[in-house]
Amino acid sequence: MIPRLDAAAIAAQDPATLAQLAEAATGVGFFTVHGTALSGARVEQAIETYRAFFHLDEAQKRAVDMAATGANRGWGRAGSEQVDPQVNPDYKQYFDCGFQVPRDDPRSALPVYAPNLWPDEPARFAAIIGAYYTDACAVAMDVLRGIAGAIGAPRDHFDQAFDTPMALLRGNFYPARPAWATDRDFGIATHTDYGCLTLLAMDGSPGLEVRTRGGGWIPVSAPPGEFVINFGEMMEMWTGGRVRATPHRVIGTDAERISVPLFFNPNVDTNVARMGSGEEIRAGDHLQRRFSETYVHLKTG
Ligand SMILES: O=C(O)CCC(=O)C(=O)O
Ligand SMILES: [Fe+2]
Repeated sequence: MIPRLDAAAIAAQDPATLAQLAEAATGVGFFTVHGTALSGARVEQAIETYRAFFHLDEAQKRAVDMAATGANRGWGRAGSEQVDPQVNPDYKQYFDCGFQVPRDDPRSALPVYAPNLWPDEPARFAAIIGAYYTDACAVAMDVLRGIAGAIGAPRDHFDQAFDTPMALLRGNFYPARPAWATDRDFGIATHTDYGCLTLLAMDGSPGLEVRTRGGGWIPVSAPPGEFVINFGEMMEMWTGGRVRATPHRVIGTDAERISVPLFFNPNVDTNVARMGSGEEIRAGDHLQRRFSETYVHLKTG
């Protein structure tokens, strides 16, 4: 149901692999990829680094609480994001970091390129997570080049739109599902991702569920070193609905779980309206609108 693809075959533009990629992108909207430049050991290191941070006392995490800022860099406490307005805010905690534009670049004033907030502890957090961010962006770009091939576009079709990406790396921390949780409480409620492509690493434990076209839910998981890939709203708009942004959720289990999505969003000024439509949807506007709908501290309406 969810295709399992080899990164080397994608890079080599293997026709059978590109066909599977195209089918996944336009069908279920999810696939997994293995054999990338990011090893299982690197993913485990990132997961354990996030785990050490989330296990700190609340008071320590508060020093990097994004709620004290007008942006989304740093720690998000439980209940600080509501991805589905029909249900309660999610019970997960998370930590977000993003692309750093040079300080003399006027775009550095935009919230979508806000400076990162790094905790002092655990040791080497910024170095480990920062390096993971850089390498994950390269892996995501390689997959996008494969997708360009799969939809019949030149391999470098997406490159220019991602030279200053509004890419956001998140560590999601799901504690055991709380005893007080009702059917309106989720680790992360049903949502579609906002951007183009999500490169999701996880610790191999179950939790993620993907909605099928028929309305059912299928579990998806991958061990460290294998990534779950899905597409977001901007990609769906850009391709006129050919590539699907598929809804997904985590209800949660009685075990703690960590996942690490890289939301690979394009440059702020990318036009993500359907190609050739003559319309304009600025990627930065779409992303900022979705942020202000879902982060409780940024909610405007
Ligand atoms: O934890 C997961 O597996 C999925 C997380 C997710 O969907 C998200 O952060 O957007
Ligand atoms: Fe998601």
